[in-house]
Amino acid sequence: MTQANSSSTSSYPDIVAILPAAGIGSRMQADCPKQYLTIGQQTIIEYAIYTLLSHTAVRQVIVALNPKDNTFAQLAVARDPRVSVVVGGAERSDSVLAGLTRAKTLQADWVLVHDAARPCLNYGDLDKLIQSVLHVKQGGILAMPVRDTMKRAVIDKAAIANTVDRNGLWHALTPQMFPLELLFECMVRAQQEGAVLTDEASALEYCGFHPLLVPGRSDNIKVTRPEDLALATFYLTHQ
Ligand SMILES: Nc1ccn([C@@H]2O[C@H](COP(=O)(O)OP(=O)(O)OP(=O)(O)O)[C@@H](O)[C@H]2O)c(=O)n1
Ligand SMILES: C[C@](O)(CO)[C@H](O)COP(=O)(O)O
Repeated sequence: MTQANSSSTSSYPDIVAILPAAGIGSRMQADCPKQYLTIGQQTIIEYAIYTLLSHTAVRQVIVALNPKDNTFAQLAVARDPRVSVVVGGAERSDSVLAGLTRAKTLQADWVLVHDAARPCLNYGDLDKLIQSVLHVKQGGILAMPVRDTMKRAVIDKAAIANTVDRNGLWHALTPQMFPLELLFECMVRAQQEGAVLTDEASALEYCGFHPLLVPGRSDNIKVTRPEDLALATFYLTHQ
């Protein structure tokens, strides 16, 4: 397993961002994939991309699209020379792996994965993640400590089985940032061995690493259900 070399000759890391955007947004129940819903003058995906590109350490954004996507190419952001596209896969992890395969050809040191469905990413949080993780070989993620009492349900019933101790429980957010080669190797091994990967840190954990938890803002929501659009709109118009 490649031990990442987090040292970088430049003062800033050389980062390529991967934006998994090949989902169909079924839970959103919208008439288009949720990443193309508009808030003000931009689509959700454009907010995510422009925030990533606003950081000088992010060299390029690789967008993993659904094979049937004919919307992205119509957006102005698609013509930005720092943006390229790959074909995503059946699962989010397949889409991320497609992006990683492209990123390897760019020979970047670091890769940062951010959901296209998270338009409210704050620049300060992005910079905090980059600055924090730059010195941690096993990478790290933006995350938020759990605030509510957590319950585990009785299997297949809307009834409480037990209360889960919330101490030490965090919501995983994105971006998630790792040494490129390390993330690629961990994701390939985890997938080959049948691990379920709902985020990139899961692959590192599967391979025995302990990525850093970087406290992030609670307004970095993933637009998932219909009611999330109004909340994202509020956050984006009140930043
Ligand atoms: N095969 C997939 C599935 C999801 N994603 C992306 O991963 C991010 C987070 O996934 P999620 O919120 O689950 O999006 P969807 O899969 O589109 O939503 P749903 O599960 O409601 O269909 C989104 O930006 C989505 O486009 C992806 O690139 N490839
Ligand atoms: C990556 C993620 O946003 C971290 O919380 C989450 O795992 C994505 O899950 P989804 O089911 O693909 O939305």
